[in-house]
Amino acid sequence: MSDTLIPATIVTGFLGSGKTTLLKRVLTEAHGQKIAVIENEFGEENIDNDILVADTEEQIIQLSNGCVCCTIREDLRSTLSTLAAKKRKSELDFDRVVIETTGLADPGPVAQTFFMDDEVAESFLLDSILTLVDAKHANEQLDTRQEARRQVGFADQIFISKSELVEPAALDALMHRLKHMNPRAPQQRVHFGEVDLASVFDLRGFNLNAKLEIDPDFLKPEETHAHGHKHHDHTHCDHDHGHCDHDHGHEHGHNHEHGEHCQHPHHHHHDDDVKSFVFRSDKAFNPAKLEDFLGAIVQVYGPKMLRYKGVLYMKGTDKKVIFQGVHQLMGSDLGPKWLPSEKKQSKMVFIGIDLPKEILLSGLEGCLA
Ligand SMILES: Nc1nc2c(ncn2[C@@H]2O[C@H](COP(=O)(O)OP(=O)(O)OP(=O)(O)O)[C@@H](O)[C@H]2O)c(=O)[nH]1
Repeated sequence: MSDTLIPATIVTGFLGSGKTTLLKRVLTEAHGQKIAVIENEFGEENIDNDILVADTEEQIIQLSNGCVCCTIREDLRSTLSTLAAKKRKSELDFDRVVIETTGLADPGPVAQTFFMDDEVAESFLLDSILTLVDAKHANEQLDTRQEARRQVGFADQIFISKSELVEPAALDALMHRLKHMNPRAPQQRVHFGEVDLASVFDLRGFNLNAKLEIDPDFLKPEETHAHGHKHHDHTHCDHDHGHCDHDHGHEHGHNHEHGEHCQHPHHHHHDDDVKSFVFRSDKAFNPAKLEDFLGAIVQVYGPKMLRYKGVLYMKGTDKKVIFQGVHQLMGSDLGPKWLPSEKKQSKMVFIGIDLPKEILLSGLEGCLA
């Protein structure tokens, strides 16, 4: 079924991080693929709901906007359904959609459009969220802008631009910082948007899959780079989670690792409000308890839960249970059977804003059979 869905990719990243550069590059390289681009430029005047199709090989769609958080969803929704309708009627021909968000946007509402709206969900499949991070300016942006932190939290894949402008040690420290914010997203350097298409499209970052690769070292205590401060501390609560109360959301996929770095003596401590943690257990979950617990948790913390995902060992089935969510929206599915050679265990990762890690971890413990 999903073969008939049009894949969509969201490209996000703070102002000047290289989104357009990457996209241009991809558009020129994507031979054989017709890509519809939806540009969501902040502050742009042109309010034409009706799509403006440029006269090039790719169709470029300019989407107007206002407050991104509040209005884009409607604009995007109608743009996407118009696109799908035109494709159905063979008035427009394209294979996939790329949405470039403004650098100031929270990608949450954009991604949620793909789940919340039936018409959109019937035609499109959110493939992944790609986040560009400017190596030169990221630290400051992450320190001062919550949108920048959220963009990292939502990423399925992180591309680091301008890495040639910084020292290797600084790049390393940045990668480390990003990884603590989002351990699931692989990080890759890009030089002026030069990337292999395979690392941009069909990542299936949002699909349920039975893999959840997280660096085992990620869980290790942080002595190696501590100077007294802890990295994950959840003691502060004053960062709010959101201007508009719509939420933002999604989930996804894979994570790989970068074997390269492990100890960062030069590491510096950021008290990022976007943080992640992992739950692991070799004991099976009691499905009813888990459902109740998670249901309650998302009621309370949903707005702060950017993305969460897990491969679960569940009592009563010999299959893996794959679960994931985006803010309040949560879903699960049966995956493949556990192999006899495989160790049955649950792994879950939570990425969010000031999430109450201890409450979540002990609550999950309480759901074990
Ligand atoms: N040195 C260096 N500059 C880069 C790299 N990638 C992009 N740039 C430059 O960074 C500037 C911003 O790039 P854009 O692609 O316009 O960034 P953007 O994210 O689309 O910017 P906004 O639309 O303002 O959010 C441009 O001058 C690019 O040429 C890189 O890898 N290295």
